[in-house]
Amino acid sequence: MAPVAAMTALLDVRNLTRSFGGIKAVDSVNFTLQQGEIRALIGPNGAGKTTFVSLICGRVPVEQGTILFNGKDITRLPAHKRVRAGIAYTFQITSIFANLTVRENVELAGMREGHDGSAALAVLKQVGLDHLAEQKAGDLAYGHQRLVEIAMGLGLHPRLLILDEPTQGLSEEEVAAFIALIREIARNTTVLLIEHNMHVVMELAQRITVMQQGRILAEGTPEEIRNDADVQRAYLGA
Ligand SMILES: Nc1ncnc2c1ncn2[C@@H]1O[C@H](COP(=O)(O)OP(=O)(O)OP(=O)(O)O)[C@@H](O)[C@H]1O
Repeated sequence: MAPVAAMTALLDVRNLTRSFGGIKAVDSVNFTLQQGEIRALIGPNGAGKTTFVSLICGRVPVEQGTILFNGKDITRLPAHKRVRAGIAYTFQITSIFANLTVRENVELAGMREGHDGSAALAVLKQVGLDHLAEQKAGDLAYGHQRLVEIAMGLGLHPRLLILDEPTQGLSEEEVAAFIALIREIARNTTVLLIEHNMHVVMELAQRITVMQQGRILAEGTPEEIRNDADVQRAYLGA
């Protein structure tokens, strides 16, 4: 039988470490994402999830370890160059300009990275906000503002979209729409999702990575993670 060609991982993180004072927020983490995956990153508060994705997108400098994106070493690359390489990150805390329109926010996010902004409307259509394009972003309901953030990330046409607690504060209906949206996005984009809502995690993720105290406690399919005794102790039972 012919050997199957080894797939180059989209993201390959080796031995990644970052401390704050005496605390190892991320401690010797190895992590691989394949192209086209939807991966959920879960774990208790303070586990290191936000620090981990901040290292990947360049908001926090790496102390030790390497990050390969699409086979290229990006460990020391500044954040804006990582965006250009195809990594988009939407923040936990709302990052939109309240006085600009929805369309202007998406255009601005794209322009900062050298896009012309012409795709803004298409992206807004994808997230279901095209009818609100000319509204002031600050006047939108909270759930819609979260969608604007996702549109701002998508406007960068990333290969990897990182979402940090995107469903926080959304209504049940909005969460259902979000799940459908991510499935749609994942047809062309790899998605890494920090998420506390276990329903969303189990619905969306092909694989789940569980962090605890800066380390990876477990990794597997939703079923494997659901049945993992360590995970139940550390997280699900809590
Ligand atoms: N800028 C910082 N300065 C000092 N300590 C920090 C900083 N950022 C994170 N930490 C610490 O690193 C650890 C990991 O925090 P992090 O925010 O990455 O966890 P998390 O898993 O994202 O938590 P949550 O689910 O609450 O967002 C915590 O102990 C936190 O207090």
